[in-house]
Amino acid sequence: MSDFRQRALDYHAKPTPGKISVELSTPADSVDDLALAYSPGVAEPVREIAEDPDNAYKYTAKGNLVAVISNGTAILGLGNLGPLASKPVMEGKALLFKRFAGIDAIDIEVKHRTTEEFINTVANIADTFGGINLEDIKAPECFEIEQELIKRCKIPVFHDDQHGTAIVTAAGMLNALEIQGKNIENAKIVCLGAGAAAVACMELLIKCGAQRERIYMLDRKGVIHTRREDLTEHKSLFANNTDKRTLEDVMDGADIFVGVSGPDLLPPETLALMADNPIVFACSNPDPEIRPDLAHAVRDDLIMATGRSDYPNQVNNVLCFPFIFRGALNVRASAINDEMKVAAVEALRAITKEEVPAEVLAASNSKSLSFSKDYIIPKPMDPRLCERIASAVSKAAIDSGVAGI
Ligand SMILES: O=C([O-])CC(=O)C(=O)O
Ligand SMILES: [Mg+2]
Repeated sequence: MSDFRQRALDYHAKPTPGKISVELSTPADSVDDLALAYSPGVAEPVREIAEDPDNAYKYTAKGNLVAVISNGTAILGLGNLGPLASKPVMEGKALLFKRFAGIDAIDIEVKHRTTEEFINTVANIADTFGGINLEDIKAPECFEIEQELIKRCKIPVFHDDQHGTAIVTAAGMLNALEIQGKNIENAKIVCLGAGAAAVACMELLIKCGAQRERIYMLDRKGVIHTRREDLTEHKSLFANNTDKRTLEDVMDGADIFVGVSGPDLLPPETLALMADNPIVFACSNPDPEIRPDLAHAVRDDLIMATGRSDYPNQVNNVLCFPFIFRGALNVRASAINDEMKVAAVEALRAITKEEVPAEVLAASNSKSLSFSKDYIIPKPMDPRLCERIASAVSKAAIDSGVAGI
């Protein structure tokens, strides 16, 4: 067994199995403590909440509690491995919520037959939480699931793989374009993958100025074009009126490659076909569409990002979901809307251009980091992220009328 594989398994097995636990936030030592915490004292907040549901924010953990919910149908770039196998990832998201934003998060893995059954399960437990982070749910069901839950729940529901990934991608992409001296309006964009992250990333890039006609999206069958008859509703939004059919056809002269598909799907010869000063975001996790060392060997003029923390430029939704929820929970927002997403993009972009604190340099084993080809997006352990993104998101929630306090 490789050393890294064993270390990863040991990390999850020891000192106790898993990565999260529950801690008490009040004293529970004396008989008096127990009388307050439980019977008879607990009856008092029960009555208060029965009278006014908003009191749940005052007397329970609800307001700082997020559910990370998956059915395991699209676990990272690994595929449909079922709900239980997704548990380490969902516990991992809970770890990141707590570590980076002080949010208590609990993972919930749902076994279900129909999409409706999944939606009902989540809708029926939603009031327990201050927010719901949907994770690793495959397309196209994820679109209906998110839309329906947004309608049915009074708390923010956010499909991280769509919008978290899109927000970080847009921030990194706009910064990378600035460094490469290109503008998004003229960029020829190739998106390998047509799932949740692909659709959301391209829609957000379009909101930021990209031209829909200049986007070529590919699924397992090749380029999504107007003469295909097998397209789902979401794929057909990206059907391009083109006679190009393969990845090679569309990579010829492309400025941007976004990979949200699977490991090693971008051959180096195909990367070589891109325009001068290209931008390659190979974001499949854990293994990117092309390894950075291979990509750099083919092109010395590129900006390269992956979803991993062991290479420069980690374009991963961890840079978004803890902080956007922090901002939403702080003002008890009823939703996470486009205004809040754009505020997160702008905050991420701005932080990248500022001087990096010494503690971030130490934590990332770097002597220096400044806005450049190898630093287009902040590091996840940057303590400025929480405060800056959360306050920008809270302000956007207030300005757009979805804040509850
Ligand atoms: O977990 C990660 O590293 C990013 C993510 O959401 C995914 O790949 O599905
Ligand atoms: Mg995910």
